[in-house]
Amino acid sequence: MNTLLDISGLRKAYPGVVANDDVAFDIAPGEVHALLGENGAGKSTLVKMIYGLVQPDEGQMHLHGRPYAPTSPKDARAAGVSMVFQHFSLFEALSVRENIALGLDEAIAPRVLADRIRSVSKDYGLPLDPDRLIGDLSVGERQRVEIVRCLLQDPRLLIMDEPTSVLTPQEVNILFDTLRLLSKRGVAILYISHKLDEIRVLCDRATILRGGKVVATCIPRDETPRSLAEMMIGSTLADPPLRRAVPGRTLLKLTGLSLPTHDPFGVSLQGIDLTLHAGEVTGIAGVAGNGQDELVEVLSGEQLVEPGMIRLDNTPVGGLSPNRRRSLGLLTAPEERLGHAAAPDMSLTDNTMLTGRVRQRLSTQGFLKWNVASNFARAVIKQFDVRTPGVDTPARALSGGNLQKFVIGREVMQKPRVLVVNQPTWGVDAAAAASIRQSLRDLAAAGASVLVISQDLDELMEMSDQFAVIAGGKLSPTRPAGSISIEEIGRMMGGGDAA
Ligand SMILES: Nc1ncnc2c1ncn2[C@@H]1O[C@H](COP(=O)(O)OP(=O)(O)OP(=O)(O)O)[C@@H](O)[C@H]1O
Repeated sequence: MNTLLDISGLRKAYPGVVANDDVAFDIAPGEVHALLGENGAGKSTLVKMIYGLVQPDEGQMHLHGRPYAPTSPKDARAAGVSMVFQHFSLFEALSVRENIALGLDEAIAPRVLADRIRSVSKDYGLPLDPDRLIGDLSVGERQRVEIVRCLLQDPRLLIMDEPTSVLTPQEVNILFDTLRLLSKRGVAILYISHKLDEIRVLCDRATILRGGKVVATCIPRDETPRSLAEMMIGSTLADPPLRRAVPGRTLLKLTGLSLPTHDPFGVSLQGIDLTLHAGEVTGIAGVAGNGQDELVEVLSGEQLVEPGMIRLDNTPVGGLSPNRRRSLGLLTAPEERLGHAAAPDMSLTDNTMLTGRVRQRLSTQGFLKWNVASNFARAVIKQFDVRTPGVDTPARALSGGNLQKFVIGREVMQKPRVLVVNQPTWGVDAAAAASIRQSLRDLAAAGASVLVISQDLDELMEMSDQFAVIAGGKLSPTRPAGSISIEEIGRMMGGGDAA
């Protein structure tokens, strides 16, 4: 077989963890190759070495048969390797063209660049206007900016890290068409995703990592999602039944909840009505950037509104601080794990102080009780199977999925009466995602009310008792689960019509 990239004996160790151990695999031109593995298996570390962000301790890479050892992403791009990250680094106040210009390694005259953007985006079926401001674009369109930026450099290998987690079902189809076209033209694609169904539809081969080692290579089309997941975890999967409870009394009520935004690219919340009951999971679907972050901020108390717009057990809480709300039992886990949900440079113990201080009694008379905090952190790690050397590890050293498990576990274990979670399983592997969903359902079954905001429609369909769609800062009326199809929700999300 004709080989584009060939890797052998690659090793990378961090303090206390061997992230990649004797990793070998290869990719052919035009091949769509999946990289699979549970959280912390070493996928990001491997692609970071291929993209020149991290240097291996041992091992070799060959590109087109020649030794390849990039010491920076610029090196990698010059050799024909590009990467689209999960989180985009775009400036909202600049245009598409200006953003792309900033990311290119060579200077191109503005008009020439605009023409090239138009022609690449037309050629690959990724509609994009070079003059529009990033702040006015949907998340799917922003991703196109990143992809077009890569394509302008004519890559031979395109690395994509969880590209579909921010897209509507319709946008996923557009992206897959583009990736298939690229593959037909000989561009190889290295594709990281936890969505096993998508991998079976899209990818020619898969390399599976476990504990930093390659444990299997397979043709995903010949496997089932379950057999793929079992290869990842190295044992058979049990099917925990999801417990459903009968909805109880009203715990949280939003009435005419409105908040004008002062951010030119923010979304104003407009007259949101919503009732959450004890024992119930409520799902909110929506394309990112339609008011989800604003809603979470208003519910957490980072943004205050008129007291009566939010009632917890009939007590007006719209004007209360985050800590007051926490003490009453209204807890939130925001989407952005590094920086918002967790402080990157602080240890896991320190991070329990961020949200657990009040309910876990981690301080008395102004003194912080570190031993209680580290016991709590240890309990979260154990119950939520967070893979980390220990409670003193800084949050930024955890793999994305493991930090997510920690952040959700930290809130669930505080026994909230109402828990609001934004994208609870983003970046979390299939087995861990199932256990996070189960823990949220268990919380509801024990009498709490859980509000799940997510772009993953399958997740919402699986978990929710009732759900609604947020679009343009307005929330649709809630509908019982089972009364609406995924296609219908997808259209409501994409069309901006939430009524
Ligand atoms: N900068 C770092 N410092 C210390 N440890 C790290 C660092 N980066 C990664 N690790 C550790 O290396 C291991 C592999 O992490 P990596 O991010 O490659 O996993 P992953 O498969 O991409 O996981 P996920 O699916 O959760 O993103 C993990 O145990 C992680 O904690």
